[in-house]
Amino acid sequence: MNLRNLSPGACADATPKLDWKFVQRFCSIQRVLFPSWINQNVLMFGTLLVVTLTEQLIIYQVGVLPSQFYMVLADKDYPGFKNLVGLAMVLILLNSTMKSVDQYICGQMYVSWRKTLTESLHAAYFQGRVYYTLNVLREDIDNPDQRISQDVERLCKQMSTMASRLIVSPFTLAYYTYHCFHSTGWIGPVSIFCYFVIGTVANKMLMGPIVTTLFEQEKLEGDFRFKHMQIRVNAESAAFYRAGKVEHMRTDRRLQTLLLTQKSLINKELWLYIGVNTFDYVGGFLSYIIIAIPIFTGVYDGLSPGELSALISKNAFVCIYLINGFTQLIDLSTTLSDVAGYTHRYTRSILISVDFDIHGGPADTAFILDHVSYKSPYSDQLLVDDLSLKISQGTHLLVVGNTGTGKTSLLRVLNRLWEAESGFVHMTTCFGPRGTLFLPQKPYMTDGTLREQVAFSSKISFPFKSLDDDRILQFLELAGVSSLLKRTGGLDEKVDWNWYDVLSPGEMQRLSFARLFYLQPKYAVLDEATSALTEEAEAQLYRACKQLGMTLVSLGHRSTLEKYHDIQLKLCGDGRWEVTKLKGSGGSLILRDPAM
Ligand SMILES: Nc1ncnc2c1ncn2[C@@H]1O[C@H](COP(=O)(O)OP(=O)(O)OP(=O)(O)O)[C@@H](O)[C@H]1O
Repeated sequence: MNLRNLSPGACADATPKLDWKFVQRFCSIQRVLFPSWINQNVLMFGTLLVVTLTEQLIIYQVGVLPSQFYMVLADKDYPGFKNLVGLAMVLILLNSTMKSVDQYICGQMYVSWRKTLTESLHAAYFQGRVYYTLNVLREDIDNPDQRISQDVERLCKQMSTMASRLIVSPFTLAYYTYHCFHSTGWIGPVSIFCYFVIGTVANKMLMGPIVTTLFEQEKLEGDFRFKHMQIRVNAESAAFYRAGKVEHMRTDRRLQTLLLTQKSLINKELWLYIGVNTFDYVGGFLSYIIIAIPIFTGVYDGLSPGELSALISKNAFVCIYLINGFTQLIDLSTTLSDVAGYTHRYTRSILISVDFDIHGGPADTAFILDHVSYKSPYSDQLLVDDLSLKISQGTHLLVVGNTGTGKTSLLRVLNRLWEAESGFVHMTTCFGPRGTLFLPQKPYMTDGTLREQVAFSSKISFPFKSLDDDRILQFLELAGVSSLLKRTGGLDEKVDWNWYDVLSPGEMQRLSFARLFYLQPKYAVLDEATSALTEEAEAQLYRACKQLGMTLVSLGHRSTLEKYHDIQLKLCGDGRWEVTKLKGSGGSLILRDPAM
């Protein structure tokens, strides 16, 4: 797998700001949400636009009601008053219905956006081995799990709360600017607009530090949750070490760091809230100054007191609503700062990977290593230098060497989890049942039924119930774990336990062999796959593998493993290695061995 776009600078999350990068990332999110013109999300957005516009029309009618009440009350017009009360009731009912529909659509949009964004991230995360690279090799992208599960959720929530206010503001602003101009002349809209510009600049300044701190806080949230997850996953080992006290201290320390950042965020938000609230109240006050100008300059001198109060009430509504339109945009800045923080954590573009190809090669070969050198990440020391060999059918290979000499790393290089420093690694078979299968050092259990554990493969296949029952039962028996059937209550009984918690390491290794027998690959790569089992059990499992026609590549420390293999590759550390034939073997797989 070649990971493109994964250079450490690609993420550039160091200081997330409300800047051009934010705009670019925000736009890329919108492209995911609205990939075409005819799409469920576009449809919802369109419906929301219609609903909010209708809502605004009704709000306008409700807003001018007081001025009409002034008129009918000043004229003591009883029938007019009765009609007005009836109209008011209908408008209020319509208004509340529209508002509820608006909230309902926002809720639906939130779910739909979350689905789209999360699924798009999942598609990238599970492509090739990106999830491995991000979790194990990349240090600059913290807590990918939290970004996918929690940050996307919050981003969608905040965007959906912004949506209905933002979507309608161009229309309301244009409409009320026109009305304001009509009743106060140019002074009204211009002063309101200047006021908005000042407010925006002030808020932009106050929001800057918030985006950075929110990003930091989300990272620390992830670290804190990860610590708890670590304890949950390793509860038993921790209990054996009586690790409660130490872990308590460490977990509290993470909490403290998180809370300190949270406090600093709240402190910074205080200034933003002061700005936003001041803007709100001064805005309400400004409307009266604007209305006062035409009154004091004598524009409305010819009106009766009743007409004048009706006019003041209507003008006040128009001005206040226009100011309110701008104020809402400023208010959105608090939400926008959150959106910016979460947007910077949505970094799908860097999650692109390319799967590696299967190269053509001799039909009886699984891997060809051509002058391969490799080292571990973050280290300059080569683990293996200039290794050339071929892994062919029927020649069983044993890889030995001291702890940390790079045995498992060889498998990582073969599996293309790590790239070799130099040389070429050709995988000439496919991965899976008819090709090569890896049994990692730590057995891999998925969630699901016993059948799903045994029949697990990298391909998505749907339950092949009953068809395979006999084979599965036979291989569970052969691997020595048929007792699991009793515990689960059957092959297809749903279990609510975590397989890692309830199986012993030996049982997990046996179950992995049951899977191997079931899938029957041509080549089985076993990384200390029998380390938790007795030598008799090991012998039985190895014999079964050979009877099923598998060629074995084993890693291990036990000398008892030698008798099942033909060739031994010994890693000696500092890049050195040697290949020897094991007693009684007729295998040949060495292309070039400088040690011989
Ligand atoms: N994800 C990683 N990041 C950085 N270094 C790593 C990583 N995984 C392994 N290493 C380092 O690479 C070196 C080789 O590790 P490897 O797992 O191949 O050892 P090994 O020979 O299989 O050891 P053992 O016999 O204990 O299984 C070790 O020094 C290890 O610390």
